[in-house]
Amino acid sequence: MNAVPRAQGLAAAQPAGTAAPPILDVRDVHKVFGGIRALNGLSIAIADGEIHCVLGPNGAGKSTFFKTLMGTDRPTSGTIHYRGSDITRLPAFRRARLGLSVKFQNIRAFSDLTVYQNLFVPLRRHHGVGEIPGRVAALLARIGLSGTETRLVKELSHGQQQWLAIAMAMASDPTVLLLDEPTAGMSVEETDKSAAIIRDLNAHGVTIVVIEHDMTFIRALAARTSVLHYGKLFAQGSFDEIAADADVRRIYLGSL
Ligand SMILES: Nc1ncnc2c1ncn2[C@@H]1O[C@H](COP(=O)(O)OP(=O)(O)OP(=O)(O)O)[C@@H](O)[C@H]1O
Repeated sequence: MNAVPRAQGLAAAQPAGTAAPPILDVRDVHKVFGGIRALNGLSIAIADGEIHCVLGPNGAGKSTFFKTLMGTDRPTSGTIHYRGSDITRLPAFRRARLGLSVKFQNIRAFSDLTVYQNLFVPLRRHHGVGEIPGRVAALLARIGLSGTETRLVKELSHGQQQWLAIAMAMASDPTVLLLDEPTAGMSVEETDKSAAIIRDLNAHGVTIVVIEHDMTFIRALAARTSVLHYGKLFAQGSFDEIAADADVRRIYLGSL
C-alpha cells in the first residue's frame, strides 16, 4: 500500500505498470473555510478507466474534494489537471463540458415527475429532442429500470430513485463520474445491485470516483482505494491492503 509520503508523487499514485497520465491529477490542494482546513495539501491521481474509492472519517474532506473537482468550490491553493490540462480555475459548467459529472449525495430525482421527465431535462441540454426517447431507453437499461418511463418517481423504491439520479448524471455522456455515497440508505440487495451498475458503467469506459462508507460495497467494487484524513491522503492501495492497515483501522475506530 502507498502510505502518504510515497503516494504524493504522480508516479507513486498511479497503479503499478501504468504509463498513461492520470485523467485527473490533484496536486497539493488546500481549501480553507475561515479557520477550517477542509483540504490540507491533498494529492490524488485518478487513472483513466479506473474505479477509485474514497473513504475517510466524517469531516475528512471527501465532499470538499468532489466540489473542488467539479468546480463548485475553488481550491485556496494547489492545482487540478484533467487529461494534462490545468482546470483549477475553470468554472463548473466548462468542466461538465469537458466530461466531468457528479451525483452529490443530496441530489434526487423530482418525485412528482415521471422517470422520463426527469431524464428529459438533463438529456435536453446535450441532445436533440428526437434523440431523447432512445437515450432514455438506453440509460434505463443501464440501471435496470427499462420500461419505467411513465412511472412517477415517488412510486419507485429508494434504490431505484438513486439509480435514476445516477442515470441523470450520465445524461451528458461523461468520461468521469463522481458519486458521493451512492448506497446511502439502501438495503443489502440494492447495495449489491449498485455495485453491479457501477461496474457496468465502468466496463463501458466511464472512469468512476466513489465516496463511500459501506465496506461491503467497497469490497464488492474491488477498486483502488484512497483514505482521506484531516484533508490529506492518509493511505492508498487495494481494498484488501486498506482493510488490513492498522493505522486506517485506528482512524476508522476499527469499523472496517
Ligand atoms: N462551506 C463550508 N463552510 C465551512 N466549513 C465547511 C464547508 N464545507 C465543508 N466544511 C468543513 O470542512 C471539513 C470537511 O468537510 P467535508 O464535508 O468535505 O468532509 P467529509 O469527509 O465529506 O465529511 P462527511 O463524511 O461527514 O460527509 C469539515 O470540518 C466541514 O465542517
